[in-house]
Amino acid sequence: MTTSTATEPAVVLDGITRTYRSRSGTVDALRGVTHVFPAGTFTAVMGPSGSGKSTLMQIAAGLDRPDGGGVTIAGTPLGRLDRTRLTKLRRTTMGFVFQQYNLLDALTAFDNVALPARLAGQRVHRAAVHDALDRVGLRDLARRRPPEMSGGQQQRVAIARALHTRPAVLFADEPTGALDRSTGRDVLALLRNLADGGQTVVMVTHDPLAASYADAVLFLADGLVVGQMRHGDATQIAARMTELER
Ligand SMILES: Nc1ncnc2c1ncn2[C@@H]1O[C@H](COP(=O)(O)OP(=O)(O)OP(=O)(O)O)[C@@H](O)[C@H]1O
Repeated sequence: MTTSTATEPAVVLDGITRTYRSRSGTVDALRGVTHVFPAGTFTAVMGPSGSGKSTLMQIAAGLDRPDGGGVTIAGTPLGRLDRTRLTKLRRTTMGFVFQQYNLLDALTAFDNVALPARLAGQRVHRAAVHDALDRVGLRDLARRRPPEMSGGQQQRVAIARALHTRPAVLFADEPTGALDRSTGRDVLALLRNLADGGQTVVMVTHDPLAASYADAVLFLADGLVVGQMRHGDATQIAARMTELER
């Protein structure tokens, strides 16, 4: 069991800096980001295009290394891990959900959920797969293949796949970006529900309505945290975004 305890933050970002260097020059994508994501909370990360959201997500998830500062996930500092141990930690403590569901059409929902664990050489417990499908409300669709499902159902399978290993934190990058509004709302309600049940969710989004499902919104601009809003509604969040985009 890798779920963090109630007292231990799920993710700690401590003074994160990241500079991209290329032939065309350098970009300071993150210029000193410090933030604690408490366990069992749902946080939306917002900010204008180029503000550093994707970079933050990649670094928080150990997919990229910061130039300065450190990331701690469920009590483990990532900076001290070599690549193999980092990959292992990522598989066991983090789940990922993207805009495109990245499911395999030839496999049933059950096998899509089980696949990452199988690829990692782990023993797959049927009950755990069914439990993950149950948590996203797809208990009865375990034998369906993605082409026989709606976009919202496919995204639920992707969320079940991310939850299967009972990760300490679920990272979601525009999870409703490819869904219509009403289906998107179902997926957001599901993420809300998971957080209410103790799962930590970190979601990057451009959509103020999506962000309004979170407990808190973290606003980035120009590589820095420029504010937070707790329990904001979509109108308040949109107004803050308009200010930042000016
Ligand atoms: N691989 C890279 N090489 C060089 N610069 C990069 C690279 N990736 C991102 N950047 C730059 O770093 C800054 C932050 O980018 P990032 O993708 O994190 O922003 P974002 O807030 O996710 O943007 P968007 O909302 O448009 O997806 C931008 O100025 C971007 O151009």
